[in-house]
Amino acid sequence: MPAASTVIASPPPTSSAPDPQRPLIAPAPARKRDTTSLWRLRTYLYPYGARYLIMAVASVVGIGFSLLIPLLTQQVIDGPISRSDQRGLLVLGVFAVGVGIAEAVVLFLRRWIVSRANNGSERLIRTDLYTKLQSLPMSFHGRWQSGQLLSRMMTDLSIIRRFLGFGMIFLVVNVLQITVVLVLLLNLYWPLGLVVLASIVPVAWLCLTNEKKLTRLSRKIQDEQGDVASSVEEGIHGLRVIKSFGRFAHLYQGFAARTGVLYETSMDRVRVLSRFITFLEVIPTCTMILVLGFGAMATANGQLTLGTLVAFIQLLLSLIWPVAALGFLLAMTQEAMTAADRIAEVLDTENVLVDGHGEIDQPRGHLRFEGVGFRFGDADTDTLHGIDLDIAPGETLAVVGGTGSGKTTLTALVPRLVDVTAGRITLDGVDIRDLRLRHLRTLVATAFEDPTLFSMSARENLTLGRADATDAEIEEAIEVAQAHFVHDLPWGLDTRIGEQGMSLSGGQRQRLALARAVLVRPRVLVLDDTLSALDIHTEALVEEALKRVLHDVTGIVVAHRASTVMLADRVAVLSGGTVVATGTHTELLRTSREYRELMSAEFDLEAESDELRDHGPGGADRRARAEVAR
Ligand SMILES: Nc1ncnc2c1ncn2[C@@H]1O[C@H](COP(=O)(O)OP(=O)(O)OP(=O)(O)O)[C@@H](O)[C@H]1O
Repeated sequence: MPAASTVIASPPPTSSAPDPQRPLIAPAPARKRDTTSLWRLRTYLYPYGARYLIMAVASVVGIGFSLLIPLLTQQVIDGPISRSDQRGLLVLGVFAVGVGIAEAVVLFLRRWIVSRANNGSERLIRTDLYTKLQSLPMSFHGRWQSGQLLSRMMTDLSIIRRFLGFGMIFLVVNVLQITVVLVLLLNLYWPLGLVVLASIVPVAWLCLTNEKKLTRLSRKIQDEQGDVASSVEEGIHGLRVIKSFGRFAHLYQGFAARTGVLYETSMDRVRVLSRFITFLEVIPTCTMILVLGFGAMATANGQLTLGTLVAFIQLLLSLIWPVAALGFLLAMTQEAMTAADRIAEVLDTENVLVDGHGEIDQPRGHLRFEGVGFRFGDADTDTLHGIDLDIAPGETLAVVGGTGSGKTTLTALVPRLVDVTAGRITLDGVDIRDLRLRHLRTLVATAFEDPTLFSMSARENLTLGRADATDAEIEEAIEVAQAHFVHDLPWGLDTRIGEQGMSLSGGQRQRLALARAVLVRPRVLVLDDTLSALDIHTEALVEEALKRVLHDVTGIVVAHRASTVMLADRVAVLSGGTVVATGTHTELLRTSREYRELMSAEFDLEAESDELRDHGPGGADRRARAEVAR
C-alpha cells in the first residue's frame, strides 16, 4: 500500500540540532491525487441526504431571488418611473421588498439546515477513522507519527467539514450564478453579454494554472502541520525527560524550525492565492468599465433602454463576488481534496491483522509455539526465529533473556498485537489466527512493563477488559496486585486518574495494570516484566498472591529477577531471537551457561546487599540480634 510508505518515521536526527527541512514523514508522491478520495466521502452525506437536498434547492431559489431584484429594477425604471405611475411604483416596490425578505428567509434556512448536516457528516467520518486506527496493528502505529494521525483526525476533518458546509455549496452556487447571469446578460443585450462572456476566458485560465500550485502547497502545508503536531505531542509527553536533561532550548529549536518551515510554505500559498484572487477581482472591474462605456454609447444611440442598462450593470455587479470568490473556493476545494487523500491513506491501509471466525467452547489454555518466527516489516533480519514451546494448561513459563533478545516481541504474539511471520501459535490446538480477535483477547490478558492508564476513573481503568466485573472481583484483583492504594485516593475507585495515569507512581501504575489483567480472568496471563517498578517488599507480596492466580491459568512471565522466575514452573532462555534452553530454574543453573550468566548478575546484587547488611553500618548489631534469634 503506497500510502503507508509515505509516513514511515525518519531515522532520529544525528546532528545536535534537528533539521527542520527534514520532514517527519517522507513526501507523498506515491498516491495519485485526484477527486476520487473526496468523491468517496459522499457516502457520509447520505444519512443527511434530505438536508443536503433542501440546501441545494434553497441555494437555487436564493439565486433566483437575488437575480429578480435587477430585473425588477429594469421594470421599475422602464415602467412606472418613465410613465410617472405612482401606483405601479408602489406595487413593484412592495414586490421587491417581498423578494428581499424571501431571499433572507431562504438564506437563513440554508445555513441552519447545512450546519447540522455537515457537522453530522464530520462526526461519521471521524468515528470511522477512529475505529480504523484502533483496528490497525501495532506495526502500523510503529511506523506512523501520532501527530500525523492526530492532524488527520482533527485538522483534515475540519477542512472537509468547512468544504462541505461552505466551499462545496458556494462552488456550485457561484458557478450556477455565473452561468445564469451570463445567460440573462446575453438575453438582455447580447453585444455587451459577449464582452462579459469573453472576460470569463482569463478567469478560467487563471483557475486552471493556479490549481496545480495550490494543490502542491496544500499537501505540503497539511503534512507540515502533522509534523508540528508530532513535535508538540512529543514535547508534551516527553516533558519530564526534557526538563530533567535541561534540553528545552534544543527541542524548542527543532520545534521553532518546523513551525518556521510551515510558516514559509503557508506564506508561499498566501502569495499564490493573493495574486490569483487579485486578478479575479480586477477582471470583473475591467469588464465593468468596458460595459459602462459601451452601454452608455448604446443607450445614447437608443439601442438600449436606461432600465436595461441599469439592470445589466446590477447583474454584472452581482457577478463580482462569485467570480472573486472562485479563487479561495478553488483553494478550499484543493485543501479538501488533499485532506480527503490524507484520510483515505489511513482508511485504505490494509489491515494485515485479519480477524478469524473461530471460538473455543471450553478453553483450557494449552499454548504451543510451533516454529514461530517474527520479522518487523522494515527489518532485514528476523527478531524471532525457530521458536518451539509447549506450555501446558495451568503451567507458568518464565521467559528470560538479555536486553533486546525478543522477550516483549514474543509476548506480543500471543494476544496478536503482531502476527507471527513464520510458524504458528495454537491455543488448545487452534491456530490463534483462526480465532475471533475479540474472543482471543478475552482468553489472553496482558500486563505490560510500561502500563498505560487512561484518563478515566480507577474503576474504569481496572474494568477495561471486563466491564461486568463485580465489586468482589475487583477487590480480589486489587488484593492480588497489592493495589490497595486506590482506596486511599480522594474518591477511592471513582477517582479520575490523570492522562496516562501521570498522577500515580510507576509502581502504582504497574499494580493497577496488573489488577486489570488479572480481573479479566483469562486462560492465558502474559506478564511482561510487570513487577519491575515495585519495591522488594511489595514485589514479594504481589508474587505471593500471583502464585495463586497463576495456579489456575497458563502464564508467560517475562522475568529479569530470580524472584520472578520462581513464580514459574519452567524457564525458557531467549538469546539471539530464539529459545536456547528450557528447564526448571535448578536444571538451567546446572546446564545453561547463558542462564547462569543472566542470573549471576542478580545473585551478585543479592550478595552485595547481604554484604552491606552484615558488614555495613549497624551490621554488628544485626548479626548479634540474628544470633540471639537463632
Ligand atoms: N518496531 C520495531 N521495528 C524494528 N525492530 C524492532 C521494533 N521493536 C523492537 N525491535 C527490535 O526487536 C528486538 C527485540 O526487542 P524486544 O523489545 O522484544 O526485546 P526485549 O527482549 O523485550 O528487550 P528488553 O529486555 O530490553 O525489554 C530488538 O533488537 C529491538 O530493537
